[in-house]
Amino acid sequence: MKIAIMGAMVEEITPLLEFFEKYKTIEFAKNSYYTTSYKGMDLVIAYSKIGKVNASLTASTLIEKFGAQKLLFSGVAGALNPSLKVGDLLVATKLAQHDLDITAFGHPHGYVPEGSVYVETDKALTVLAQKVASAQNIKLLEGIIATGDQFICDGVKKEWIHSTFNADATEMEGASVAVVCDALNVPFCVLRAISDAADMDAGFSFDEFLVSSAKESAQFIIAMLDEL
Ligand SMILES: Nc1ncnc2c(CN3C[C@H](CSc4cnccn4)[C@@H](O)C3)c[nH]c12
Repeated sequence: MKIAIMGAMVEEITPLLEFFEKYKTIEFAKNSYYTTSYKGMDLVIAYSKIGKVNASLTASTLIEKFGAQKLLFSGVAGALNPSLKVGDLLVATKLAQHDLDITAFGHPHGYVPEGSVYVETDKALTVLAQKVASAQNIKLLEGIIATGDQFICDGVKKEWIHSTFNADATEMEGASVAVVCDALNVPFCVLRAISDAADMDAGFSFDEFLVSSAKESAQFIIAMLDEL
């Protein structure tokens, strides 16, 4: 079984590379892919760089070039749900693109013809994540993620995304990964640890908690590998 583990920023995969210690590096399409093995599984790890386009390229490459049969995304996110605090873990049940807008033609936000507003994640991986959370006595929220090519640091935008998509968190890559994995029939999950509240203080909070929250997410992903 070949498993891809993906992040967007180098800080989101550094805890993984440190854990696996030995890995090969393959350069492709202006990105680095790290291959290793773990408990009989082949792993390929990469960070896409920020944003939906970069995430789409990396997810596609992980599957089409490296043959990933499952894809686990690990990273951080901004909270939209007021019950989510810095360090809390969220596993996405479905994801939408909050900045996809052809409402001029009567379509809902996040929708384009022949598509859907939401892409659902793999239910078996969500169940597995909850099994790991229970075993480790970790609170893991299942929720909706809204993705867009914007760092959200404004209460008005935050509330619009929250209410329009009933989203619990926002980030800049997950829905792209969802579209790619769904189209290529690869089971995937998106796990995010909260780094900020997507409000006027988001930039400061993000800078303070990126590393610690990224580590929380990465450690949880490693625990999921033990159950795969
Ligand atoms: N409030 C928020 N809104 C949108 N996305 C997020 C995230 C998740 N990631 C972090 C990073 C922010 S941009 C970036 C650019 N330069 C340096 C660091 N981050 C981008 O990959 C999305 C955490 N909080 C978010």
